[in-house]
Amino acid sequence: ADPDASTQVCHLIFKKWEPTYVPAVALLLLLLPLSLSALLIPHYGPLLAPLFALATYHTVLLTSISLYRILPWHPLYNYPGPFLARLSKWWIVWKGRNGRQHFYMQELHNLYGDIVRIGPNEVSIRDVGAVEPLMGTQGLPRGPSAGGQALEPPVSGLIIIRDPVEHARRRRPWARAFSTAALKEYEPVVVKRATQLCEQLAVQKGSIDLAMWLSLFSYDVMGDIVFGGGSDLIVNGDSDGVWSMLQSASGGQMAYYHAPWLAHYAKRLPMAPMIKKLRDFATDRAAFRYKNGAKTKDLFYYLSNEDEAEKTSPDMGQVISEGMLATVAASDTTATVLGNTFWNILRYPHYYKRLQAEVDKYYPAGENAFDTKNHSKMVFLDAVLNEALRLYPVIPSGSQRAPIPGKGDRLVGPYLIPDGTQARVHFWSLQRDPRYFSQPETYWPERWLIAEGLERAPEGELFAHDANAFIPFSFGPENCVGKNLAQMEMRMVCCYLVQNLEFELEKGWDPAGRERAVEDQFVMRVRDPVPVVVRRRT
Ligand code: HEM
Repeated sequence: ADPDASTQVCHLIFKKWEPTYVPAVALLLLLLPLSLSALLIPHYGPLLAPLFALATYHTVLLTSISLYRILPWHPLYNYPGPFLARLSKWWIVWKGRNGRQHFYMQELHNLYGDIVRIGPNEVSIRDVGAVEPLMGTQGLPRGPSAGGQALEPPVSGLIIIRDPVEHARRRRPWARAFSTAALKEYEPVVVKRATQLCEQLAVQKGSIDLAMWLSLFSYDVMGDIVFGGGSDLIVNGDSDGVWSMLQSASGGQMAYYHAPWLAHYAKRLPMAPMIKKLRDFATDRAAFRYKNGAKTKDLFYYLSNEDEAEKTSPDMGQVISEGMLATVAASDTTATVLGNTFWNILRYPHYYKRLQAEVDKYYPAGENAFDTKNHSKMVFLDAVLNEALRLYPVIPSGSQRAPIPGKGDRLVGPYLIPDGTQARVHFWSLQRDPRYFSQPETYWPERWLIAEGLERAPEGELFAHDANAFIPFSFGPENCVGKNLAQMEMRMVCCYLVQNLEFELEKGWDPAGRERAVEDQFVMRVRDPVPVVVRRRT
């Protein structure tokens, strides 16, 4: 009954199994010390003994955990990083509050180098040589962080599945849904929504927030593609409140990524109502969709196995979870990239004019700007989008990977990632590293043309461009499954808007200030508007 021995046992149990089952945690953290207090009653009396036992037990436990984390026998001891990050994950949560994590991690890489210990058991990497070994087919599976989003752990969307075999199985219907043939089926959706958007923008008076309109657009597109309809934000506004709820609810999410175990206790924590509302919304849409059957081959058609490609169909809970994932993964991301692209080309109007000239070349007035046949030739269109994705990757801190628990340490390029620890490539820092991209902090679309040999680098410029360090959709078997859809949607809407409308930033608005509004909330959020004045092109 030595408190020292029992805290050691408790520490070992947490280290090995990370129990999340609430009764087991209560047993280890409350009942065990309270049972020890019986021994102390003769010394401190019945009131003080339990308090004393709890205080001693937790002090010894915390000291033991802290010592283990900072002393040389911790497997990540040799990796540099801030002292307090070695002690606790709450350090990075604190430094990243208000969406500042991307800036802090970049600072850490500048200070400590290509690999930094950002938590007791986690490292961040800024080295192009680690991309393939960490995330490629021979790399590591997903880490536990995304699990923080699942308040109901038994039913989880694709993005939180860690077992590579199960992940590959669950990804099959998604892959069918985004095959080249399936993408063709979604083109009419983009045509309909981009036309609506263009008509609405053309009749707005004075200055409007283009970022918001692009967000409504991508949300409507997503609704049509995932559930075959049901959202009409461009025309009717946010009547069910889901869009504004998604916009406002991102603060504080990072804590769940760094401490995914919180999800097991989070039913009453701030994010829970948002997730529940989103789940209710997805449940309603799914019920509607089940009832009405397939009118088009939407994502639901593949996810619920209406295409009968799999022997067994998933249950409704799983389809709803996937629908929720698609809702978030498809709308916020695409809208953010579109908003960031327009913000930057309008901020540097010669880029806007150049894009307009390219659009006019391939789609002069009267030509169908939705026809995707010219996309592969539109190098400047790709350049402005790629440059927005490079400077502002929508998952700035990257996606966590970890060795399969209990299967031993893994070597990632030159870095050893021990069993029980996690690693991520920090996209924001990698894509802004001067070794991989010249003038890395500048929005400079021409770099993509120079890299292709279509233009010459400026006189005296030692041009650096490493395409392997450009991974906004991530890399390997767990990368973004919606990449082709996102690219098709972004190219189509850009061509159509630029062909038909003339945009100008609101006079007097300082576009540089928007840099400070870029937040890393796992998915990037930019709270400032892009105020523009729009008119039809004559
Ligand atoms: C410009 C837009 C987008 C960007 C930059 C983007 C980026 C990403 C990134 C970085 C990941 C993490 C991958 C990893 O863990 O390695 C991801 C995952 C995912 N994205 Fe996207 N995404 C975009 C649009 C979309 C769209 C339109 C969809 C359609 C539904 C989508 C669906 C998904 C799904 C389902 C996953 C999980 C993939 C898996 O676990 O296998 N994304 N995305």
